[in-house]
Amino acid sequence: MPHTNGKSGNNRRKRKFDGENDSSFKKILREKRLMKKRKQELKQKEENMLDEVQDKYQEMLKKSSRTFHSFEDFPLSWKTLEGLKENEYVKPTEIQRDTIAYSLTGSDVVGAAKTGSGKTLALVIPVLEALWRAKWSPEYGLGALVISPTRELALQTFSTINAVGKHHGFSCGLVIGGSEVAFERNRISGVNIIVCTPGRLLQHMDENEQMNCDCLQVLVLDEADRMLDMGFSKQLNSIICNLPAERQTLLFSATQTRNVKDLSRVCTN
Ligand SMILES: Nc1ncnc2c1ncn2[C@@H]1O[C@H](COP(=O)(O)OP(=O)(O)OP(=O)(O)O)[C@@H](O)[C@H]1O
Repeated sequence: MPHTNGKSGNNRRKRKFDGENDSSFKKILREKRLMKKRKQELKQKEENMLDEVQDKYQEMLKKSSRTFHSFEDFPLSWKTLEGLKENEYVKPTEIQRDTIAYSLTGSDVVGAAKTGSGKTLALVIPVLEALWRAKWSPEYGLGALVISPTRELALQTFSTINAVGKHHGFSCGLVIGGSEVAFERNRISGVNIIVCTPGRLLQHMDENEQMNCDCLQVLVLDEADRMLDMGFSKQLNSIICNLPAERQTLLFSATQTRNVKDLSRVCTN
């Protein structure tokens, strides 16, 4: 049955455009057109920047890490640079200087980093840049996984991603023991970056059909030696088996024990 508003066809009142209505209608249309144009220009600008940044990668690799005195010396997206500036991060620490150049190009990196050396940013920056390079959209789902030994460390990384990655618009979720599994279960499918502890992540992988890692771009293992000392070896192996082989892996560890070397052999190329 056709939709009717209760008026017969002939009596239907036509909308009248007087001079004033007409010009405000035109104004709305003009603004809409302008907005569309601006959006297209921004998209094009972003594409050009992406090309420019990637063109500089090869040049970057030829330089010694000592020449990177400021984060602006790295080819980074304006979104990350702005986030760093707003959080007053200007000069990279040694671990940041030594690893970022490699991790930016998509290579696997095994970094030896003592506590307090600044490794949080050394892992956050490449994660944000990898998703930016892949033009990751919030609806693409999980793009990066950061596994930490403790809730406190996971929380610290989560906060840094949110602070430095503010302009990227990726969604970030914390999946740690001690919080409600049901709450995490319902939200997990829409998250772009998950920061987690190994036990809770594996629980979701085993029990939650919404947990989908098929498109994962980057895996980060933070404080790998500590995770192994805490007895997470089996869980880490099971998690790695559930991830796509085609991905980037960043592994940070304060010590390079035999077990850490074995783990890095399993998860890096
Ligand atoms: N480039 C930087 N410029 C200034 N401060 C920085 C920089 N990088 C990190 N920091 C600060 O240094 C402190 C230690 O950094 P971070 O927590 O990343 O170290 P970490 O190696 O992860 O240590 P932990 O294992 O204790 O967490 C933090 O307060 C952080 O904000």
